[in-house]
Amino acid sequence: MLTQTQYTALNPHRHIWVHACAGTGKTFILIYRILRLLLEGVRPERIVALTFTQHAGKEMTQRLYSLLEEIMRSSYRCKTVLTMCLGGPAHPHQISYAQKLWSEILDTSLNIQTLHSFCQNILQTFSLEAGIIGNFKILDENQGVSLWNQQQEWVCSAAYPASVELQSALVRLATRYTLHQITSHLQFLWNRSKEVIFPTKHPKPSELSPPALLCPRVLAQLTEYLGEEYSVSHLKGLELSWDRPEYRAFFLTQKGTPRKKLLSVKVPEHLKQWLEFAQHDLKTALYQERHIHAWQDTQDFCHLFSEIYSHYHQYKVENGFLDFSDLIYKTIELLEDKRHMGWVFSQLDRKIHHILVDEAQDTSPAQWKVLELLSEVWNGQHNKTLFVVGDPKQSIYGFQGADLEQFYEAKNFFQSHAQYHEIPFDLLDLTHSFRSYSCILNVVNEVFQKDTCMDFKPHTALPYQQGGMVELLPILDSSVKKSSKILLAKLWVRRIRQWIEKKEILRCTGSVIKEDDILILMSKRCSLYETFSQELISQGFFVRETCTTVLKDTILVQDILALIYWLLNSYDDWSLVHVLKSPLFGISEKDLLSIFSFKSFGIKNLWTYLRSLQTEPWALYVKTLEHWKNFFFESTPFQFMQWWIYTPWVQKRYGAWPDTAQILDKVLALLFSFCQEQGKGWMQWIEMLSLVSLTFKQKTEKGIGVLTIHGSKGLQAPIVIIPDLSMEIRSKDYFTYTKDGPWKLNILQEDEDPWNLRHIEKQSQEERRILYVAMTRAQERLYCSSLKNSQPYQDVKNALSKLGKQIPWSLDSEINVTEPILRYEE
Ligand SMILES: Nc1ncnc2c1ncn2[C@@H]1O[C@H](COP(=O)(O)OP(=O)(O)OP(=O)(O)O)[C@@H](O)[C@H]1O
Repeated sequence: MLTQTQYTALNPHRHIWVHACAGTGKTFILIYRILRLLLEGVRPERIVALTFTQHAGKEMTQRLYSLLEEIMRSSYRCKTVLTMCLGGPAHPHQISYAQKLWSEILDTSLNIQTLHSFCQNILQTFSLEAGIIGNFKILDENQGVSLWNQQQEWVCSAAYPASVELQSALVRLATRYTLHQITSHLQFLWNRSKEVIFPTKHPKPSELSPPALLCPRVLAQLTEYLGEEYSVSHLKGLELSWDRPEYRAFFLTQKGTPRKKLLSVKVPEHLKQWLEFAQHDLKTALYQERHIHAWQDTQDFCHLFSEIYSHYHQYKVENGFLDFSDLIYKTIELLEDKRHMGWVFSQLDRKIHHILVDEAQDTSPAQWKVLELLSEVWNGQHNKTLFVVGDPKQSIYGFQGADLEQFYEAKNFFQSHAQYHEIPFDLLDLTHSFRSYSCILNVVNEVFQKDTCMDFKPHTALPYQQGGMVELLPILDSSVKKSSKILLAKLWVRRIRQWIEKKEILRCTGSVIKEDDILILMSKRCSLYETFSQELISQGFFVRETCTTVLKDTILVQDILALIYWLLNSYDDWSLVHVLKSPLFGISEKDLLSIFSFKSFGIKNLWTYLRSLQTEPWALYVKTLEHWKNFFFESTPFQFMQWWIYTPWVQKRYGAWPDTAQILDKVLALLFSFCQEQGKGWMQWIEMLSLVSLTFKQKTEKGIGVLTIHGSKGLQAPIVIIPDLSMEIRSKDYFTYTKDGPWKLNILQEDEDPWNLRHIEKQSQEERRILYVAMTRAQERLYCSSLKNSQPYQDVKNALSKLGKQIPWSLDSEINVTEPILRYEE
């Protein structure tokens, strides 16, 4: 059943903007809206669904395909899905049309893609108008970074003697920064190079006015007053120049902050004031000095950056490459170019009728610009719709350029655009969670409802999901033998063991607690993360682990490649032998030898010989291979692979293999992005796969998940443990920038600097959202603890003090705690 708001979100005649809380079915309704559009007769190729990652795109495609497949296979399922989707019983013609959609989509293919792939398609179609070569190649993220590093190395070594200015900039930077700092700052500039305007010349700060030496008369009076002995040991530095460490040490602490008390003995007021003046003068001079250094560093970094960037750019142009940000920015240029606007817009207008955007909170300003320009294309036509779904509370990718302010600005833009053209536009809020039980949602409501920056609306649980539990442990006293991290890990692992041994039943799964039901979430991969993983493994638990593997080296990919080689060329005996020996057919060496005598019968190749065999199992194998061959030539690479992977034959033979699902997922994701480039076939794909050392994180699916909160996005588990609520993700960016006025580089790190303050404020808001994502992964039970006191710890504690009750500490007699456990359950 859909909720009323979910149903409204499917209306195919309205622009819809959905703010959806965690677990309220964002992806679910997006898929149902596509179905609804298809049922309305919209051609699949006129629908564009944009996702944030390739993984999300592939996931969405698969969910839609399986829904359509279910509809095709079962009339009962077809009727229920259609009734839900249309809000009433479907007409017989709608039912028969729906049952044909699966094969229809296989033929035409849907545009579910990332915004980058989408822009790539536009640029390929209008390469002439965009002023780029038609067969441009894409520099993916890794290739982009390695090209940037190459050019940087070139500029810093081979090229720099050519320019004295550049050489001096490098020398100056090398005296003040480590190589790692220089490289990472330059890379930061490169990442931001399209959005930030780097002024070539920053206004030079005024010359330094050094503070005058402390007046000798004052010094003499001080010495006289304090006595020779005290003065020699305490006032020595004051005779020196202001830039000497001894002088500075008198006025400043080791951290460089002004000393609150300059002398340990009382002196007459006028002498005290003289010293305070001198301290103030020194502080001003140091501030000026820092500005001058910062100015010089900014100049030097920008100089070095622009030199590397011009080499990088030249290389891309000469070799026909576009990097990921080029795809977005070149599309913006194309859509804004008045010379071709009429033609480009008329073509796009014909092609795109409905745009759906998922995870909109993670969209960057430039990506929004593309979407805004596309809506201009439609120029207020009522049969075109935009559907955007996002959760501002889950915007946690600021470090990748996502900008929440832009999310709200985009909403206002589309709303006023719709109003202007008198197009129906609905702003919807989804607050009914299909995931979490009421206790968890009540605590989430308590913790976040006062967060003005969160735009928070109270979450509601479904009637059948009342109950659940939230628990908070008091902060452990680490004065005991072991460090608190180890204590915490041991404590939680012991509790997990008890839950499993006691065979406690979970309501949401209806069965006893298993390792797979548990997620342990941390803000980042840190020592606590390692401590937990090690403790779990040492206690004999399975941990969902990740390791890096080269995709093309996996046996499964080798088997797939052999099959494709053979499908492309039936006379390729070696590939056919590989396929026959693989788990797909599992033929032994001995059996192979027996058929390999075919040449003695005057038959030229193995495939012709196999087809002449009438006996089993050969006849069945030939039939299967022929079936694959037929589909292979009828479909696109992505269609074929997606079909082949899910054939019962393949599932049965590889299903039980470890990591099969991840490897096949990765292969599909690669094909998915690859197939966005029109006109590319199997050979190019095979070439790409064998050339590039694509690695992937191999995960073991079974066991307790120890994950970063970013890595847990979109996931859920019956039991979630957040062992350290005092999470801190804040990093002190050396460069900050502002959008107020022109973008510019701010290299100064003064705490009182408004840019810096704003940056810190943004980061602390992101920390709140990370906490939100973590808490809302839980379905039935949420457990929290903390290594130290912090705002999130206090917030959860206040919520539980209000809603729950106190339970005396009984978990470990060795650990000293002064406060009880707080527990809320219904
Ligand atoms: N109307 C519905 N009827 C039944 N199940 C639903 C409905 N809406 C959503 N769900 C289920 O609720 C769960 C959460 O849905 P989904 O993953 O789409 O949520 P989400 O909002 O995308 O989550 P997140 O915020 O974590 O990304 C899924 O198992 C989904 O199938």
